[in-house]
Amino acid sequence: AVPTTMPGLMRLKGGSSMPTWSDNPAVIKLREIAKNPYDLSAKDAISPARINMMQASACGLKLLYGTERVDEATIDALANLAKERDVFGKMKAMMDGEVINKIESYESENRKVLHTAMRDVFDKRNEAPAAKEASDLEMAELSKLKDWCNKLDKEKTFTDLVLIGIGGSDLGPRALYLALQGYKKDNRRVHFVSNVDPDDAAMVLKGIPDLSKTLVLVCSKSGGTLETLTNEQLVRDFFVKKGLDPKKHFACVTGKGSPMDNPAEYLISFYMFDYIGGRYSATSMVGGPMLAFGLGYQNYEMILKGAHDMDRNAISEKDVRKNLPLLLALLGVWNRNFLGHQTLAVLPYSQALVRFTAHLQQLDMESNGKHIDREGRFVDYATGPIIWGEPGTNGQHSFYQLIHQGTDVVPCEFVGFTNSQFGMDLDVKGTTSQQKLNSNLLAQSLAMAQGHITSNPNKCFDGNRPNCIILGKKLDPYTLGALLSLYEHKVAFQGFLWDINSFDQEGVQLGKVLANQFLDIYQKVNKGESVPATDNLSALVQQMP
Ligand SMILES: O=P(O)(O)OC[C@H]1O[C@](O)(CO)[C@@H](O)[C@@H]1O
Repeated sequence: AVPTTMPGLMRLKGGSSMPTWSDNPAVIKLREIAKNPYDLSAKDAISPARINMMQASACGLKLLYGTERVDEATIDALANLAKERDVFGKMKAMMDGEVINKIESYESENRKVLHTAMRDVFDKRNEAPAAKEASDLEMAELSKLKDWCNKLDKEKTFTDLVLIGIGGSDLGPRALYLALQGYKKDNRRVHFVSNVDPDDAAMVLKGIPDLSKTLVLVCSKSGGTLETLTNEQLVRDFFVKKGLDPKKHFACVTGKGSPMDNPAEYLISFYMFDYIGGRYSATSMVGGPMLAFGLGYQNYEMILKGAHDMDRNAISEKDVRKNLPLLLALLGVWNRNFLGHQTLAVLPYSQALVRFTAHLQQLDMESNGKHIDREGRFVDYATGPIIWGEPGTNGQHSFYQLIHQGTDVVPCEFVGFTNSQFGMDLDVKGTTSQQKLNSNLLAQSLAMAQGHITSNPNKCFDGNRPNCIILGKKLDPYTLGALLSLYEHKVAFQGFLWDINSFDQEGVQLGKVLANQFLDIYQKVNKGESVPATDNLSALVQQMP
């Protein structure tokens, strides 16, 4: 349990427009229900009627939640919680471009949060002035991108692209690119360099077939991230050593006015804006140029369309039983705050989603790993869970033992598709590989929920291990866009429920400051100056073998 007052810290402020968590009638009701939650392991607890009823669909995705520890009364109470915490008011404020990335009365980013405007470029656009201005700006970037793609297609000068970026400038775009290999353009390859470990860049550069046909896309919203700037220099140096002019190969994506906003240094510069958070930037120009290069502009547009349609579901569908992101968010809050589970495994039964959970780790944990509310008060309830996972069935042969019989309960979200992406499948012993994959997904979900009791304790499965399943027909660009947006809004809704600011990331700053202090010490060492171990930092540096 999270302590009411964090050790060594004081409650800083009082007086909030939002009732405190424990005072919310829905919280009181949910705590009561949680004393005796729905028993999935009871005989006939999971019936065909329950499976049919506990599902919701939107944008080609279906959410099955009959294997969560909820009944209709629980869902009603969760719906009340959503109302009491005003999640739709907050979502509208976000999509309309109100300044919601802030902590009241304290120094904070004070920004709008408008990633939804990046894909609000189709019909029925949001006419709120800030949202409209943002989507107009993005339409200009998209038209620049489309022209650039046409030019690249015509000239056929480049076959490979190296994306240099880290965090939000790498994880989401990389996860999407890897997820759509069945839609890759012929004779195009994308490579990624993110870690400041020099072996990362070295390995990628070694694998490039023809450097003279290679574009480098440097991607950094701030234009000041140590890892990205260092890797850019390293790769520029490599081009120069191979007799190539970096100006003919390097393009960039950055924030307007950032230190990297220097068009003379690049073939072309694309822009993102301060109201696009890194982890929400996959559908801005952070993802656009790389995805359009590797998959084609039309496929990138389909990703945007899927994401946009899910945005509409999140804001327009007021029935929680039909609003996929809100339903997923509420089930997560039920597991986290009322059943007390600390982690969440996201388990895609799709090899294409191999980096999707890694993207969700940043999206969810950087957004909701917060210990104060929007008014600067330390919270006395749990916020974001620890996110982890690997594609099935590989995970089954690794960590599922703990999920089934360990002493901690790990709620799971399974993701699966009826059809494979490449359509290269074979009937072996009467079933296809895809059916074998999906049989495993369904089996795991049911085994976790209902369990199996025998007289041999070693072979006992308690059951009541909550999980849900997200299903689609096929992982195509539209469906992937919808899935991305589903999770973005799940995270935002949870932040709204907890009344925290899901859009800043102050928690990563302290480590960055200390790393720079260590770099000062390394500089002295490199200059041959002595570094006596008179402080912790120098003492630690001297421990390096
Ligand atoms: O795009 P940038 O400015 O290089 O930042 C990269 C990443 O660094 C972070 O600020 C965290 O270190 C992320 O939020 C962000 O996605």
